[in-house]
Amino acid sequence: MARYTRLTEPIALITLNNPPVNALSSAVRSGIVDSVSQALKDDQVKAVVFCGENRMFSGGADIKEFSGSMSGPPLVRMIHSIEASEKLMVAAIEGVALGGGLELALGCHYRVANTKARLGLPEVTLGFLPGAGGTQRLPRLTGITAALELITTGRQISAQEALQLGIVDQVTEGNAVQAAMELALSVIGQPLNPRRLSLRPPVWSADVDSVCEVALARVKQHSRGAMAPVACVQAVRAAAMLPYSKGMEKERQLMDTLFRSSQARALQYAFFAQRNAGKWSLPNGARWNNTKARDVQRVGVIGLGTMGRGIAVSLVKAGLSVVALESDAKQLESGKKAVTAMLQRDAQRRGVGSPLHLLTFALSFHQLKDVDLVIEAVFEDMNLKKRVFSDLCKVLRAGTLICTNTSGLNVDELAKVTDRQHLVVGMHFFAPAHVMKLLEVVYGSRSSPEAVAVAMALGKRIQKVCVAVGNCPGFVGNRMLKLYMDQSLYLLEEGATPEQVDQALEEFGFAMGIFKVADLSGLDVGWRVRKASGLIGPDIDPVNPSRWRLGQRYCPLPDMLCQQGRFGQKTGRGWYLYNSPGSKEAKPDPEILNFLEDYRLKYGITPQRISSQEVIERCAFSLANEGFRILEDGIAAGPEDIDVIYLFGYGWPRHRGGPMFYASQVGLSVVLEKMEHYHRIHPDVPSLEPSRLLRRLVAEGSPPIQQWRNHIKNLHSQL
Ligand SMILES: CC/C=C\C=C\CC(=O)SCCNC(=O)CCNC(=O)[C@H](O)C(C)(C)COP(=O)(O)OP(=O)(O)OC[C@H]1O[C@@H](n2cnc3c(N)ncnc32)[C@H](O)[C@@H]1OP(=O)(O)O
Repeated sequence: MARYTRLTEPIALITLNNPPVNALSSAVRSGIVDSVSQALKDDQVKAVVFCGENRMFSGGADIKEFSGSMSGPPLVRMIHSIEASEKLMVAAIEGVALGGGLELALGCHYRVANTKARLGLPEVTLGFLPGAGGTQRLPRLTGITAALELITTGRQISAQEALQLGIVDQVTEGNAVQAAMELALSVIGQPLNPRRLSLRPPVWSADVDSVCEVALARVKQHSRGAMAPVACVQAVRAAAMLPYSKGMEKERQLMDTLFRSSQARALQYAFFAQRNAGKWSLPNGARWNNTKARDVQRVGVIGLGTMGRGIAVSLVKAGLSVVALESDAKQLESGKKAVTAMLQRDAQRRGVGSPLHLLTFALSFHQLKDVDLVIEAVFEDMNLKKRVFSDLCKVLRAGTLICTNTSGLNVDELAKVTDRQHLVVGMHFFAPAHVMKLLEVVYGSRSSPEAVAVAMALGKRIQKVCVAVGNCPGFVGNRMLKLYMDQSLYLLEEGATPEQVDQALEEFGFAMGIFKVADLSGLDVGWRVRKASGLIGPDIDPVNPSRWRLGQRYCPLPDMLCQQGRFGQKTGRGWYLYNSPGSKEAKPDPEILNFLEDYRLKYGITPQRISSQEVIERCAFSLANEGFRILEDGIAAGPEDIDVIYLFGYGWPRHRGGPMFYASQVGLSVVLEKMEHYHRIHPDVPSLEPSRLLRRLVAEGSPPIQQWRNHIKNLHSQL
């Protein structure tokens, strides 16, 4: 786990060996302690160089160990004894030095990095702080301002930036171990005390308080209730005010609180859930590791509206050739302008050459004849998409995949009009598609495992977080969103205001409340979908619209807003008021309050006082309840996939793990009891009825979320 090699020079090499990222597991730490003591005992050894196997220094502490009882040599003590050692210690950083990996390097007396290495203290993203001296040593190297920024954001930096900040002493284009050995040979014998960061005084300066105040205000605004960034500021402040030993005491106290917090558990769960999502599996047994994805080089994108533009940009940025198709010259020209500008801006920002040579704009389907895969991104209309699909089959090669960017239409129905149902999958991008990380890859009943593998691999290549999901209206994300939206609307009918609901959701941690999001997306989008689905039709009285449709409670409020031309930000009025059409600052609108009062009067609804707790329970538990139904139906493979979808596509606060994780934290029996309670009060809302799987899990003793997959398997095997 740590290999000790005695080199011919007076140098010993300690190689961390725990693939794939050389995490500092208990065994690795034991190996390091043993190796260091071996080096200290050997009189011939004057210096020790630390490196990682496979040119990867270390991804930090082993996160898997955090959920168990920690054993082995503590990281803090180990790093302290490395720093205190009378022999020279040098870190040779290649690949990454993250978290405890960088803290280990900071305990060394010198640091050398390869130009391609990346360094950072990402602990804040896992719900705690760099608790192995990172909050005290880093500021002593970089000063308070840079340390605050790095530690509170967890941002990874390049070796070059690390050199500028003084974090590394040397950057090399060549082998970092070789460079570290040469550096060691050149400084052996020089005094080590000036190199021991813990011996440096606090990094106090007259503006420390104001710098920390500014940092605190920034993290409070961005963190939306996350505790770790706030604690990071407090710990770094201690490095400015206190001697090292007292600063370490503060670091330890803060770490103790964070380490045990439910937020840390949620963030660590999210870390692994994100990585597990790539390990997809289909109900027929096909999996990521038994299905080969063939290579894709040329992709056709059909439709250059908002979605098509973002998709084309993502593909080109990843180095794929793209043929972008529109139906008429005017739309093609406007799409071309937009895509070109987006790509040029991005290239400029990143200081790289423009990739425009990868793009071809086309008006004829024939220009798609050589592509490996097509992503159709035309308007969300089944008949239009069907026409496009059958036209495509006339020109595409036999093996070309056809993917549809749809937010919820039936992938099987679309596949049926093609000559290749096995090569049809859904690729549900989220707007703006070049920014949003989530991609739902939707397999239909006939989609082949290879087609799913290709779509998942392509998504990964364009840096999306991909989740494979089954085919049902709305797939996973939008199927759940509908119930969340329904509950928010019912809360308005029952007495809440849009601001009240949004405030409760934002206090919970959402970046934006649901009504602000609706205004941003445009209320007309859902209106069109409801018209197409038959929920709104000529038989509905526009003045006194029915609150009962297709056999259940229906809230006509959004339709009534649309009838007034209130489409949200784009018209300057929606659930909120905006200074002008297109402006972003949402202000409460007294007209809406009057409108809601009139509405309640008209329908004889006595307004109730709605608490924030009720808002969260009805919204979040409804999401989770539908998530359980999705698991029952086999539409998602596990609760982690659902949570990843909500974290990356719907702004669910990461420190709350996702709706399924949240339900597991609150306690499944509490969720069940609340759903039963709300269903009793609102029997006209069938979705409030607790799902079968929720009941079953509670009956089986509320197992931890990691075990739900087994219970779901049992459920399916008995169907
Ligand atoms: C008192 C002091 C107590 C605690 C101190 C803690 C300090 C810390 O060090 S906390 C950990 C800080 N480190 C991180 O947050 C880094 C997390 N990892 C990453 O950012 C990335 O994995 C990466 C290292 C940049 C590599 O990225 P990539 O090449 O894209 O591979 P991945 O798919 O992300 O990871 C591959 C594989 O490794 C597992 N893994 C990664 N890091 C860790 C880790 N630190 N501990 C345990 N496991 C790790 C990851 O889950 C993947 O596993 P698979 O099984 O292959 O999915």
